[in-house]
Amino acid sequence: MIEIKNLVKVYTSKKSKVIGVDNVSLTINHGEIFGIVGYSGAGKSTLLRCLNLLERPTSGQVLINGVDLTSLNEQELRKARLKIGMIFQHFHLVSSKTVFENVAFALKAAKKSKEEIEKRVNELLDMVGLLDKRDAYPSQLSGGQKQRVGIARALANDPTVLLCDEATSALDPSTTKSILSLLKKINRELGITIVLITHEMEVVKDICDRIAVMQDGKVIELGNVYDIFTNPKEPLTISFIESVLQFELPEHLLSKSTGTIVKIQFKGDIAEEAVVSDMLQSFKVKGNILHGKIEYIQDMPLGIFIMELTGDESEIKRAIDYIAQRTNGLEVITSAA
Ligand SMILES: Nc1ncnc2c1ncn2[C@@H]1O[C@H](COP(=O)(O)OP(=O)(O)OP(=O)(O)O)[C@@H](O)[C@H]1O
Repeated sequence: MIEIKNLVKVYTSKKSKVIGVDNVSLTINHGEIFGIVGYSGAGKSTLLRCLNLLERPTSGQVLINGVDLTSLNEQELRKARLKIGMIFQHFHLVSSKTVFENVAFALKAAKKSKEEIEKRVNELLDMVGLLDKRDAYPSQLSGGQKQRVGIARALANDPTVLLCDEATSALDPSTTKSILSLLKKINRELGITIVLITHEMEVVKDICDRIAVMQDGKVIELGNVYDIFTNPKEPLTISFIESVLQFELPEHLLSKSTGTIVKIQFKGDIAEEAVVSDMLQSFKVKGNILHGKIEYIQDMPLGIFIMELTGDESEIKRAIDYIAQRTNGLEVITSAA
């Protein structure tokens, strides 16, 4: 478990004082995948780097499995850091060393024997699917392969926590997917707690259990990913969610419409019920689906549909009331009345 208590990080120079993290308290549970989201400058990197004291907090505490890192001396901290792996956006591999040597480096730091290193590096490269690239140099690898080496290196000393600093931001969408599924596998099979920072909601949607949204150094919203996606509260969170669940209707469709356009949200089991066809059978209205999709978040469905309803005004109103009662949200975008 990671406990962050009243964490503050202020960068002070002769001319200015910048608050990177502004009094953040969070608990990240053992074995979860926790995402920290926010725009550039929100304080995500600073907060992440405080978790292994790459940045020393100005005040506050970071406890990992009950041990307060801020109270450790240099030697104790070095030892504690071996149990906190980290991967980076730009991989940070040593270009003059082979894949094997890059991973072995982390084990040498932990003073492992040559035999142990040989065995462990092979195990790790097998796990990340790169045994055949053992003797290659970083320049001979794709971005995704480089990140796999980064992951193998981060896991070398059996960490309990893996910190991911925009780990997929430099990768294309399909490579991102494969790295995210590797991280998910590591989390599920090895029970490692993963903390990742990202500005991409797609990443969060795919693998996180819970997220914190940051703005101006503060956590402004915190919760389970499904709850945040289905019921975001803060304007910034709403705009992040919209970036994934985009439903911009072309202007000509809106201006041409003679009916009432509604946006309907279905959560959980309701997404699989025949609410719309029941409504069309029960009321004298016509329904024309203009847009719609069902996303799966944490394996639970979230459906969003935009429909145009035409017919008698009072029937439309009754149909809308009916849908509103049976679903999780209904918004009238334009009304014919
Ligand atoms: N070493 C530093 N010296 C001075 N100010 C810093 C330093 N590092 C970060 N900051 C400032 O702290 C604030 C938070 O920055 P941080 O890098 O943590 O944000 P972020 O959300 O990770 O953004 P990005 O994704 O762009 O890195 C910003 O105002 C930034 O300018």
